[in-house]
Amino acid sequence: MDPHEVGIYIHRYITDLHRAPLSLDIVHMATTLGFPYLLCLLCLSGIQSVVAVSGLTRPFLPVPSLTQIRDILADLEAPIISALTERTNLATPPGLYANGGAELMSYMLVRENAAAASGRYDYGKLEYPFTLPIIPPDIATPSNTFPPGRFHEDTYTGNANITSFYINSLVPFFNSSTSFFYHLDNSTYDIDAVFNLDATLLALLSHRAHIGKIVAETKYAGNVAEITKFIKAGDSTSILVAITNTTQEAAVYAQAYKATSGFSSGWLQAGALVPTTFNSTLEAAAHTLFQELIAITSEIEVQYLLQRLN
Ligand SMILES: O=C(O)C(=O)C[C@]1(C(=O)O)C=C[C@@H](O)C=C1
Repeated sequence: MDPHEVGIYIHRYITDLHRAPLSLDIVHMATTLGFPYLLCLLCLSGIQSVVAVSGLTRPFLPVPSLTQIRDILADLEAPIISALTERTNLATPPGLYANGGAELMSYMLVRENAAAASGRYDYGKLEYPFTLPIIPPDIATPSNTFPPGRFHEDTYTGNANITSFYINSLVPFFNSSTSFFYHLDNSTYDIDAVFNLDATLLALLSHRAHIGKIVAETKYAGNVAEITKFIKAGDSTSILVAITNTTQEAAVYAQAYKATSGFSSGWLQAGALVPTTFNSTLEAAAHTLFQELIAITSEIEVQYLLQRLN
């Protein structure tokens, strides 16, 4: 066991209060970790109660049914398209996303530090920061084997893929020369407004994509034998095939299209001075976005399952 795994094990040990007989775990840890580490763990157990009151415990989180999760995903489409519509309406200063979006990431770091302090990225929230480390994963122990249907935290986040997709594929759609934040001084750019919407959109995309973890858990619970075989073989291609549902993907595109035309016709019917290409730009951006979002969600599902039996 490498030091990282030991760290994870220690964290798991002191934060999991839903435990079966302690003696069982002690025997297991002694054989797995060796006696020096065991001694260390026993010392740490003294602060278990402190951890408990500080809210670091990891509850048993059963996942909802696939139908319920898909409804949740569907309900997240309108907020995503709404933020996308607002962002498309803001002019982008040239070079704003240079160096892989370094300036945007600095902006987000400040927000994410505040968000982390308020517990936004805690266990089971399905919110993962772009600029901070994520919470340690779960590791099954003899007293908690994580039965199918119970959420299992893994180490994967799709946020690097989301950032890269956002900057390279989505930002080019944000080519409006005028801004819908009206400025009396005739200025065009409002960097804080732009980054604020970027951060909102990125967080929404990330949350939606990481719900893939519970989609994966539900699918695992519904097909334990086959998926376990693929996990044990490390066969990511077969896992991807097992979790893919093209009929559902078509439904997602249709819903996204409906939301997009609703938002764009709202702007047009209101007589807003949108550029003539506004409608088609928004539709193209939404299509690209959902295509990539499904791919990133699927990858999160695959990575989650690959670690499911850890
Ligand atoms: O609904 C599912 O079954 C999912 O896995 C989610 C999702 C999506 O991102 O919307 C991803 C992959 C599937 O091919 C279909 C849809």
